[in-house]
Amino acid sequence: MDGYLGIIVIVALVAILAVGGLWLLFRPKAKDLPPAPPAPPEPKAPVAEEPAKPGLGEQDGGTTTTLPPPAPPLEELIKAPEIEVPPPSAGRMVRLRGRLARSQNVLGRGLLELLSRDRLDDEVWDEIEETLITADVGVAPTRAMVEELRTKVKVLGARTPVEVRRLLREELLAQIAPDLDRTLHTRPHGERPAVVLVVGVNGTGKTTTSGKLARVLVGDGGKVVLGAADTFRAAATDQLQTWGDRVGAGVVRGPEGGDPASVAFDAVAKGIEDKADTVIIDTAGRLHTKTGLMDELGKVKRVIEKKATVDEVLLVLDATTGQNGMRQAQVFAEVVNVTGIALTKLDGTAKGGIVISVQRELGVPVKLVGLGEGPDDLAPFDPDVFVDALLGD
Ligand SMILES: Nc1nc2c(ncn2[C@@H]2O[C@H](COP(=O)(O)OP(=O)(O)OP(=O)(O)O)[C@@H](O)[C@H]2O)c(=O)[nH]1
Repeated sequence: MDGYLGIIVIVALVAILAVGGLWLLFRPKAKDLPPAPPAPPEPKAPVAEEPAKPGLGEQDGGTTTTLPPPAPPLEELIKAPEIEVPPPSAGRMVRLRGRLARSQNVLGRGLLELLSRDRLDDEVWDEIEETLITADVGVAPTRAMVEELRTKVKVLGARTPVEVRRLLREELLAQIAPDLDRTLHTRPHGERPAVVLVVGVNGTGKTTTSGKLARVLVGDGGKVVLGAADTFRAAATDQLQTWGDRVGAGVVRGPEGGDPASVAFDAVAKGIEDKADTVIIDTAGRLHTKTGLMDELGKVKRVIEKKATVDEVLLVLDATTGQNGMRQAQVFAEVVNVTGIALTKLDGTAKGGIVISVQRELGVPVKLVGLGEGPDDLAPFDPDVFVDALLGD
């Protein structure tokens, strides 16, 4: 019985080994397995937080993707505009004297030539008068000048070229009134900035002068805020923004067609907040009706005066427009209390005599002169340099 049991156990063992060996031989291979379900995609990190590196590929489901070149850093894209440091204004008119000498030859040199003639008869005096009138000196100042010159020439008798030059220089200077106070009031009052209101007819160079003046003041070490209260013309606002950006002056602007007084108010508020020295306000000053102009500028002024004082009302006048420009200037002078004149485009006209007539007719000094289109071509007016430029060295 025991013998049978041993045989059964051995047979069972052989059978188990045989089945195991067969299984090893015929077991299913890996390639026959069904594919594994795809893994859920990894959530992608936001680009800004994990910028891709140049040239790096990405393994994704067994395929290689080449990434586009990375965007440059944001700071490089939004480059801060370079702030310019304009030159100081002192001696600027001397440097720009050449511009006057070129355009004012007829007036200065013409008068010198006439006065140097041996015989000064009525015909020559008529020519002298005509030269002065043509140069926009104005009728009344011309008469006064001719009268004075006639008397002095009589007293002098024979004239050397040096004497003629001295005589004419004295007379022109007297007409320009060198003793007038031409100080531009741009210094702050304690916590409050000075306010300069720039008025004038469109196209005279008002916006350009506001921008150039900002450069003058920044060049002289001041801090400036510009108010684009010429809301009538969108381009004027953009123009002013560019001027401000170039020298790092803040620009306050309003919506196109918005209320100029509200822009002026905000500009003064910003000037106070930023501790600026000067706030320059470029106004629209449309001359459709005198009452309209009076209302607009009057409101701008009243609103500014809620926060500060208007220290300077600068009337911009285009020197090339002659008597027509003078008439428009008079309307402005009747509407606001003009405290100074900025005479632009003096480089492009032979009519420098307008300096004399405008001061006389408006009773206000020329404080600034525009002598070109360049950003630093606005100079504090210096009567001596002006007359010397007219007469040549
Ligand atoms: N040659 C010369 N050109 C000047 C001078 N001042 C201004 N201009 C030019 O005159 C043109 C008119 O100037 P703007 O400043 O746009 O005139 P605006 O009075 O502000 O005109 P609106 O913005 O319409 O009110 C521009 O081309 C200026 O470059 C100057 O002194 N000399």
